[in-house]
Amino acid sequence: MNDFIIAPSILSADFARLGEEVDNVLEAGADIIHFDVMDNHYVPNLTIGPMVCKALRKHGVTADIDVHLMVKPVDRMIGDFIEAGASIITFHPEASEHIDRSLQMIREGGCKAGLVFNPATPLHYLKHVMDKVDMVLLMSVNPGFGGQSFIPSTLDKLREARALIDASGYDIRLEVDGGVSEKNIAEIARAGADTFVAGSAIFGKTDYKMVIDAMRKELASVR
Ligand SMILES: O=C(CO)[C@@H](O)[C@H](O)COP(=O)(O)O
Repeated sequence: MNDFIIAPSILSADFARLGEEVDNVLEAGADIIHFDVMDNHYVPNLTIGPMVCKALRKHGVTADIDVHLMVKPVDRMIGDFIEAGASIITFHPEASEHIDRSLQMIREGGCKAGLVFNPATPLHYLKHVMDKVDMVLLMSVNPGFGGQSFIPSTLDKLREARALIDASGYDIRLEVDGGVSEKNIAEIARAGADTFVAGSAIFGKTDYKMVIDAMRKELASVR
């Protein structure tokens, strides 16, 4: 994997041509695919489930699929997504009754596990599970919809999360999601993120390669 990972969110893709959209964005230089699962209960929107993940694998997608569960409860969906071919599964701590158990279920299923923090959710949920987490995802918008503006206080939270991760000594990726574009990606990377979800900034343009190249150019100025 690259040091910096670009993860297009297919929430902003054309769902009528999803396989083709995923092929195109990977060909344009994306590293992994970000897959948003919303249940109209934990978040006010309804999207896609394990059948679509399975269909992407059947279509021939071999890149990592980074499944962000915005569902409550989470545990049943974990098994279904492991079976459907997910590579990484992240969930919101406040949506699980037993955070440690949910993380273990994900790893035991052969996937990487992560916790997701909404803008107002404190990072203290991490304290006792650092050894069971492969990814920390900070939402830089309130979850539910693409196309929202980046919440600036996320930069301080990223610095806080980066310090916790570095102090832990574990190999944990720090992902950010919401309002990320080629205009702010360098500043976000400087605050400590290494994995960048971008939906509308990529799928809202016709030339995906141009946007991803522009993001990489910005990131090259950081490290
Ligand atoms: O999970 C979510 C929103 O809940 C995100 O993954 C969005 O899909 C990001 O979209 P942009 O803000 O990049 O348009």
